[in-house]
Amino acid sequence: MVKKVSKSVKHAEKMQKKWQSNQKKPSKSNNSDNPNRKLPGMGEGKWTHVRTKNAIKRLNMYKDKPDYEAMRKQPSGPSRIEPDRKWFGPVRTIDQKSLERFRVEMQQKSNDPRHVLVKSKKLPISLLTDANNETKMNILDIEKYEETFGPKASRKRVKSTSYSYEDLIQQVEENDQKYDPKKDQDLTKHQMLDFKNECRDRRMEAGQSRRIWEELYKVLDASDVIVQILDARNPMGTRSKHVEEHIKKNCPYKHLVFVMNKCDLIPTWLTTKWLRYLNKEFPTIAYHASLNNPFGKGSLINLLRQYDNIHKDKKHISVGFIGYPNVGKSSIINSLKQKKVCKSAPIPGETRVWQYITLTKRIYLIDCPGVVYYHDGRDDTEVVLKGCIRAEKIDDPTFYIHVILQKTNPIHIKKTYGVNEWEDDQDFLEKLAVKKGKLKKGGEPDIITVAKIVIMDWQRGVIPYFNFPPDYKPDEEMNKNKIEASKIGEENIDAQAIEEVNKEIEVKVIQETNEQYKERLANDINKDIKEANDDDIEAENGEEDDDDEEEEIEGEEEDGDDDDQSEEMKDE
Ligand SMILES: Nc1nc2c(ncn2[C@@H]2O[C@H](COP(=O)(O)OP(=O)(O)OP(=O)(O)O)[C@@H](O)[C@H]2O)c(=O)[nH]1
Repeated sequence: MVKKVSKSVKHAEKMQKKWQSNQKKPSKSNNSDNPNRKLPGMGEGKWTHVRTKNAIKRLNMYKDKPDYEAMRKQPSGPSRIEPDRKWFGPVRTIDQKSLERFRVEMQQKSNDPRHVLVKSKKLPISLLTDANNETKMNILDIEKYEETFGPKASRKRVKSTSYSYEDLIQQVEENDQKYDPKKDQDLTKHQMLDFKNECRDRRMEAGQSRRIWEELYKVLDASDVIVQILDARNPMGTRSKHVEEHIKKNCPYKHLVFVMNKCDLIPTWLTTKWLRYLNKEFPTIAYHASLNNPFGKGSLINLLRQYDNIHKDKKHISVGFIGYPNVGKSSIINSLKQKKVCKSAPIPGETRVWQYITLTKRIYLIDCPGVVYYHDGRDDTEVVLKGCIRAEKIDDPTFYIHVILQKTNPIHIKKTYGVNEWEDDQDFLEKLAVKKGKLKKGGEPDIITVAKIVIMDWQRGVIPYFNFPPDYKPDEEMNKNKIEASKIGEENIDAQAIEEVNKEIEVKVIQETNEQYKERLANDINKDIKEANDDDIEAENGEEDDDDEEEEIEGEEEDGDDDDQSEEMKDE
């Protein structure tokens, strides 16, 4: 066998030599096995049927078949291949100190609504998130193994009064005889619920059907940027915490922006206050949707362009417009397009299904039907005042007049309707009906019709009304701004003042380059060293420590991998 093996090795060596000699000296023969042969007139179209150089090489290769038999008989000993990290792809390393620094920076940036982390998929996010914040239920931390699973386990056994099928049936029969429906609390609860459902005014549930919610989630899924439209008169009331939390939790890579529409209906000073307040949470832009004279359009388009810049890898970005019914989603899209592409009307629920509109080649807009969100349980008055339900559909419109009169400054009521004094809401409606000539047969004032008119005026902004930001103290500036508050309307928007605030909050994409990050990191480190040195000098025994630290930092500077990580973190 040893003989046979040596024979095959010799054969292999011989073949290799032959091949090498063939490689060195190109044969001059015109044999069809010679890939380098030159036939007269070759390359001039004469020799079209001859084998190509590659075909000859391939056929020659088949001739030199390996000696499988010999290979099979070769003794094979155990072999060990040294593992190499390169096998597992482009692995980067980062030392603990740099990772910690990076983690802190990441945390700060990602909490800021005006910073966007691009290419986050390239980062090992699980490494960067603080492990301490993730609570894991570990039963063995609470109970010892012996107490949980061992012989001393103190877990309670399930108590059962019947251990056989017959016993069980007997017990059920006994209980059935004892049952008294009058004492059944569950039954009375169910009956109450049924009664409540029967009493419910279905019309008050506009903008909440399953279909509308499905439309909303379709838009949320399809959008890269979500624009939540708020009514400037009541921004907090028309905000949806539910949607904001959903985006934060399930799709943090989507960008949420606020647009405060109808800012022509509130005074300018209040608009700037609201902008400053809302901007702490999300980028906010003040807007007035109008086809001929829009306001805030430039800032909004600018913002969308910046988000588009971040997503250069995508073919286009989709921008979903969501919000309460009647806040002006369709009107904003129309004003951006400068033509009527979406149906808009002074009645809620005009948009019924989502709709795609092309703003530019790279920016698509999606109009979504208005959705009503309940903040703290259902409140029909809020639904009516936020304009989510059409005034003509309200069964008892006089019920809501009391709240309207309470919330509005009497000066505005007098100015709008010419009714100077009233005792209560009933009296107000009667006086208004007489003034407007809305009388029934026999001269009785038609208060229902007049109440519907007042609600409609409230919803359309004819009656001036606004809310203050939660951090605003009315006493300070109320008096100063009282006169201004009475002048509300498109022509009274102080464009310059609002534009200045709008500009303040524009999202700017600042892409920190690798070099810049390196420089910043080096500066930080130098600062740290200096501080440490100063401390040591104070302590008068710090020379050794200094050396240690310097060594450590030198190592850090040599290691450029942490900088590779930083490449991915670009700030906006
Ligand atoms: N004063 C004022 N009215 C506005 C503004 N934007 C929209 N409106 C009015 O608000 C009403 C509702 O506008 P739409 O665009 O239909 O509102 P929507 O959010 O699409 O409503 P749905 O279709 O119910 O979802 C219309 O009468 C608009 O004229 C604004 O900036 N100022």
